[in-house]
Amino acid sequence: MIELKNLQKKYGDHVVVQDLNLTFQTGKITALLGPSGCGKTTTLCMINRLIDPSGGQILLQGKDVRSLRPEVLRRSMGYVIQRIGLFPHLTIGQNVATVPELLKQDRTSTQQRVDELLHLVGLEPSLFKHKKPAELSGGQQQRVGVARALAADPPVLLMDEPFGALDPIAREKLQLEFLQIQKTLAKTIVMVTHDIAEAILMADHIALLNEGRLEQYGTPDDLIHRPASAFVRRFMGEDAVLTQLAGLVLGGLVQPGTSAGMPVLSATDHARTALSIMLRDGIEAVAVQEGNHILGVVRYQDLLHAGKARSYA
Ligand SMILES: Nc1ncnc2c1ncn2[C@@H]1O[C@H](COP(=O)(O)OP(=O)(O)OP(=O)(O)O)[C@@H](O)[C@H]1O
Repeated sequence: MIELKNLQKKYGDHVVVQDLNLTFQTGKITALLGPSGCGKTTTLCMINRLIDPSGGQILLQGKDVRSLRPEVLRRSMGYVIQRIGLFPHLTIGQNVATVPELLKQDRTSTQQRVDELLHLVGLEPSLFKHKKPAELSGGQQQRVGVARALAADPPVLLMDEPFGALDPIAREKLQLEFLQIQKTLAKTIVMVTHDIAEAILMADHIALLNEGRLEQYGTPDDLIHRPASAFVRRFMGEDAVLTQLAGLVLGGLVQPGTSAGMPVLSATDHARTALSIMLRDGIEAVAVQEGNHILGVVRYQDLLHAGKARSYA
């Protein structure tokens, strides 16, 4: 069990994590979810002491992580990051073996462990062990990253957007495979994601952060059906709207209006694309054109209504 107690991080006057109290349950997956810049990665990195907190405490099985020797802490916690961080000049086998060799296990048992781990993540050792990272696809490299994090058999895995660099199909495949692996390993997993669908699919519990504060901690079902605040309702709801907008194009939603200064999309572009741009850039509307002719605008509210109208149809 990992407990965060009144955890805080400041950079100068900028409080990026505020008085965070959270418990990550043993053997379960908890997703740290929230918009860009809300403090997810900072929180994760404070758990393994890559970042020092400005205040509060982190307890691992009741012990303050600051009292643990760095090598003990590292052995207890595997770490998987989006950009994988494989050593390019080492083979896949050597990459996975990095941790056991650091921990001075003997060569035969290290080799057995490497084969076991590559099997576990779906990479046939005889085919992959001697390759270099550059010879593997993004998804295969990500699997190696997971294998390496599991090498010392740590009870805890910290994962920062672990599937973020993959295309949607490869991502979903690896998410589902990872859930299968987790069924047998039952690690305590803390996973950073900004992808609501990923959090809903993978997490036993979600901690939704907003500007460094905890908005809600609960099961995915709690957050969707019993949102604790307007922010949670909106954040979780936007993805539902995205789902409901599937298949709609902007040409059918366009309204009259002035379009000066707005990003211009085509009448055949998807409504989901427009919503993603509005959410990403924090804007309320986009202009829609056909050929060289501006047809009008599509507003955020229009998209929400279109999504809702569809869900009730
Ligand atoms: N070393 C630093 N110095 C100053 N400010 C920082 C530093 N690292 C992070 N921040 C700020 O802290 C805030 C939280 O950053 P963090 O990386 O934890 O967010 P996040 O939720 O993981 O975002 P994203 O989903 O975009 O990765 C941001 O406003 C960021 O600009």
